[in-house]
Amino acid sequence: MKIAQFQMHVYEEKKKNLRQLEDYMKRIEQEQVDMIALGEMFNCPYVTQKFPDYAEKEGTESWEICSALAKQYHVYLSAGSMPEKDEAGRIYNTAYIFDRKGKQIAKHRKAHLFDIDIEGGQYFKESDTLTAGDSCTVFETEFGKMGLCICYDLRFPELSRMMVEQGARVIFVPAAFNMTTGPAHWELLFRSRALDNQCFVVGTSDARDESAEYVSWGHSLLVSPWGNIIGEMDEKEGYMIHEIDLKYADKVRRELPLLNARRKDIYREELHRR
Ligand SMILES: NC(=O)CC(=O)C(=O)O
Repeated sequence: MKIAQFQMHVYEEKKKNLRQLEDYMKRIEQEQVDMIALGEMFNCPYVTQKFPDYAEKEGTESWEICSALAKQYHVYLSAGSMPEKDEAGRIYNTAYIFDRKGKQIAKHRKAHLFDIDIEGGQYFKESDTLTAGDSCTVFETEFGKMGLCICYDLRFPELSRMMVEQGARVIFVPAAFNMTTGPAHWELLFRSRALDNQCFVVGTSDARDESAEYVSWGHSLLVSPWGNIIGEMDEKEGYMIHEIDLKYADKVRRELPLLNARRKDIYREELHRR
């Protein structure tokens, strides 16, 4: 399975972001990739107060363009995330997956909202404008089952573990760490989730823009079930392409059978309460 990760610049103008996606897809057409992954909020600046203005209902402009591009280029598209508005006017940070025919086969609303306040570092409060989703998302492809979550969700190991329990051997993570948490945790976190779940983890960021209100760390990466970094970008815009074999996850799980060796019988809080 050949995966392309697009680490794109995020422009103020939504249509420019969508045109950029089309340009990138055109640029790699000859590579015949199977799946393309985008970063968190790829069509909208990562600024809490802007999410309501950019939010769209499922099935409208950004969604339609992503679906049409997936169909036109005959690829699976992990359409990053984008602000989504529901019927009641609530806004979510939502990731969609489209198949080669442009059909939506998965949807994940960020379940853990990114509310942090680090002294001398990054402040962010998604809950000012966003509502949290409440699902664990896996989807079926011709290559096998995969999971999907968004950025901060990956910090909560229970969610990835549930995807893996449901059969995922790859987890897609549209993300946008920042200049405080990026250098401290980005690689460590992606490698940890890959290692403890013995699966591929595909982390795709937006490119760094020093003039933006929220400065993304960049460094899109792809980690193997052994915990190795197969590929990692720097902070600049561009793309990378890698080929993975999902059977490698089975091999690692067979040789180092962590998932089978778990002691679920003792991981029960009530047994250890004093
Ligand atoms: N952007 C996020 O949701 C998360 C993040 O930047 C971090 O966990 O650090």
